[in-house]
Amino acid sequence: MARDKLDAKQVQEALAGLEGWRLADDGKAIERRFTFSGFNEAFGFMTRAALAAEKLDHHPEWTNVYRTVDVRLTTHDAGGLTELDVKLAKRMNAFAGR
Ligand SMILES: C[C@H](O)[C@H](O)[C@H]1CNC2=NC(N)=NC(=O)C2=N1
Repeated sequence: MARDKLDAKQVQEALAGLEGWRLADDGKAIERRFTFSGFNEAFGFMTRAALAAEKLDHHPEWTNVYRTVDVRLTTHDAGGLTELDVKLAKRMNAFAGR
């Protein structure tokens, strides 16, 4: 099930396919900083990611300062990482073009 918590091995395997993301909070979350050419590009990324999050019913914890967006993903209901975090991270990488 999408909201089943991933075990350590599954997390390592998922991270291998997630360029730029790193483990955080003792493996309970993944994080990445995205840097864009300007604020409009950063906000455009956030807009697309927000629509994807709504579609997945799975939402990021993120901060935006001018052209950077810092993202933290975890599944609150599971108290750790699930397939949904991996899926959203992959979509974010695609929106950012990397
Ligand atoms: C009821 C619950 O809030 C919803 O199922 C969704 C909303 N978005 C969510 N986002 C994240 N990151 N974790 C959740 O557990 C989660 N739950």
